[in-house]
Amino acid sequence: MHRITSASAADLFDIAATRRIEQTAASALPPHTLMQRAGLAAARLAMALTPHARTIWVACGPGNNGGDGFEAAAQLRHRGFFPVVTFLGDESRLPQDAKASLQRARDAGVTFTSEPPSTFELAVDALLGIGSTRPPSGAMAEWLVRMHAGAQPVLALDVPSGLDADTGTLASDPDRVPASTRTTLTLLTLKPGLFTAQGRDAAGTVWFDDLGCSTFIQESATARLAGPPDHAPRTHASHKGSYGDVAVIGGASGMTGAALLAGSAALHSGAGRVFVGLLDPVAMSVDTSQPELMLRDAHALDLSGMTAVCGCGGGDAVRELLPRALSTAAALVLDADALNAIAADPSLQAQLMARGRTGAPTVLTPHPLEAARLLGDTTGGVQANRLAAARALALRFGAVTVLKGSGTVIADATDAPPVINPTGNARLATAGTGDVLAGMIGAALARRRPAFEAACEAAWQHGHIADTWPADAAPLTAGALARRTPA
Ligand SMILES: NC(=O)C1=CN([C@@H]2O[C@H](COP(=O)(O)OP(=O)(O)OC[C@H]3O[C@@H](n4cnc5c(N)ncnc54)[C@H](OP(=O)(O)O)[C@@H]3O)[C@@H](O)[C@H]2O)[C@@H](O)CC1
Ligand SMILES: Nc1ncnc2c1ncn2[C@@H]1O[C@H](COP(=O)(O)OP(=O)(O)O)[C@@H](O)[C@H]1O
Ligand SMILES: [K+]
Repeated sequence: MHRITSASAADLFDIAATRRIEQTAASALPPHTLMQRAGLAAARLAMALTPHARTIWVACGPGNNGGDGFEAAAQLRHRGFFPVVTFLGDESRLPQDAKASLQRARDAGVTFTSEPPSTFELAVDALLGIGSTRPPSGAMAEWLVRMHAGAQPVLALDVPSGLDADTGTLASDPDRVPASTRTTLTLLTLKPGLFTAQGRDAAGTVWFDDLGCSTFIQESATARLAGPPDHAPRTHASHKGSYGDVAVIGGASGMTGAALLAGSAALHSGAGRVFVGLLDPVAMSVDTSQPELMLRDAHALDLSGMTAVCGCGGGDAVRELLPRALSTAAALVLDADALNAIAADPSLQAQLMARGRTGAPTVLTPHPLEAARLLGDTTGGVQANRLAAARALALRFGAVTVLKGSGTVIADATDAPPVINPTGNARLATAGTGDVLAGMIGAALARRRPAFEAACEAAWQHGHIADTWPADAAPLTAGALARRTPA
C-alpha cells in the first residue's frame, strides 16, 4: 500500500479492464483472498488515519464494495477497535465474497446498527465501488451527506461512492458535501476517474493497494498518470540555438498581456530566443520589464524553423495569420482564440488535419469550452468524459491535445494511452495561467522534445510550480507563474 503523489508515474485501468484483472487474479488465488486483502489494507489505513478512534462508522452497500467494508470491520474489531456497521442491502442477494465477509464481521463481534452512530471519529465509505450504476438516493444518499457533513475524516474504499471510476464524474452534487477530509484507498488497480474531472475533489488523498496482484495484469493501461519529467542537464558546449526559437502570435488590441505572458513563460522555460508577434497595430515595441522578449509585428515574422505559439489573446485578428502558421511553423501550439477561430472555420480545420497528416509537431491546448467548440459539443459533454474528449480531438486533428482543468488530460493520435497530469491546483484558476502553459509547451517543442512529451512535461511542471508555491507568498499570478518565482 502506498500513497499516490505527483511523483508517482502509474498505469490506470478502467472498470472493464479492472474486472478482467480481478477475474484473472481471483481464479488464481484461494476463494475470498482478494476481499480479505482489501479489508486488511482498509483496516490498516483506517488505524493509521485515526489511531485513537473510539467509534469507526463503516457504511456498507449491497455489493462487493460493501464486502470490503465488512472485512475491514472484522479486521478492526480483531485489533481492538469498535467499528459500527450499517448495511444497506439485502443479505440474501449479497455476492458470495461479501456474504462470507459479512459472516466474518459477525463472528468477530462487530456491532451492526440500522442507523449511523451519532458520533464517530472516522467514517468508512463502503457503499459503492466500481459497480455504481446510478446516483445514490434515499438512505444511501443521506448517509453520504451525513458522513461528509462534519469535519471527521472519510475513508472511501476503492472509489468514493457515486464517482464514476472511468470518467471522474460524480453522480451527486459535489458542492453538497464539502466539509470532510477525504482519503480513498483504491484496490487492485488505480482508476482514471480518481484523477480528473470531479475525481480529485471527491477522492482526496489517494492510497493504492494492488492486493498483491500486479503480476496478473496482462492488460494495456487505459490511461497513465504522468510522473515528473526527467531533468536533462544542458550540455556545456550548447548555445542559444540549441534551445530553439519561440514565436508567440497573439496580443490583439486590449489583450497584449496574454502574448507577453506566453513569451515570458517560454523565456523562463529555457527557450533560446523568444519573439512576440503582436496583433495590436499600436502595440509597444519593447517590454522594458522583459527586455529579452523581441517584440515584432506578427505579420512580419517568418515562422519557418520556429515554434509558433498561436492564439494567446489573439482575438479575431489571429484568424488571418493561421493559414501561414499552420503551413510554415516547424512546431505549433494552438491556444485560445486560435482554437476558437479553427472551431468556426472548416477550411482551417481541414488545414489543421492536413498538417496532422504530415506529422509536424502540433499541440492543441483547449480548456473545456474551447474543446466543446472544436468538437461541436457542450462543456458538460466534454467534462462528462474528459479522456474521450481529448482523444477524440487528437484523432480528429492528428494533433497532441491538452485538455486543461483539474486533472489535465494529454492525448495523441496513436494507440498510446492518454496521460492524466497529477499536478496543479485551484490557485491556477486565475486569468493568464493557460497562456503560461502554452508558452511552456512552446519552449519544450523548441528544444525538440517530441510533441506528446513536451505537453506532458510542461503540464506537470506548470502544475508543480503551483503546488509548491509557498503558502505565505503573494497570491499566484500568471506573471509570477511564468517567472516561476513569487512576486
Ligand atoms: N470482486 C473482487 O475480486 C474484488 C472486488 N472488490 C470490491 O468490489 C467492488 C465491486 O463490487 P461490485 O461489482 O459488487 O460492485 P459495487 O460497487 O459493490 O456495487 C454493486 C451493487 O450496488 C448496487 N448499486 C449500484 N448503484 C447503486 C445505487 N446508486 N444505489 C443503490 N445500489 C446501487 C448494484 O445493484 P444493481 O445496480 O444491480 O441494482 C449492486 O448490488 C470494487 O469496487 C471493490 O470495492 C475488492 O474487494 C477487490 C477485489
Ligand atoms: N483546479 C485546477 N487544478 C489544476 N489545474 C488547474 C485548475 N484550475 C485551472 N487549472 C489550470 O490553469 C490553466 C488555466 O488555463 P485557461 O483556462 O486557458 O486560462 P486563461 O485563458 O485565463 O489563461 C490550465 O492549465 C488549467 O489546467
Ligand atoms: K466506496
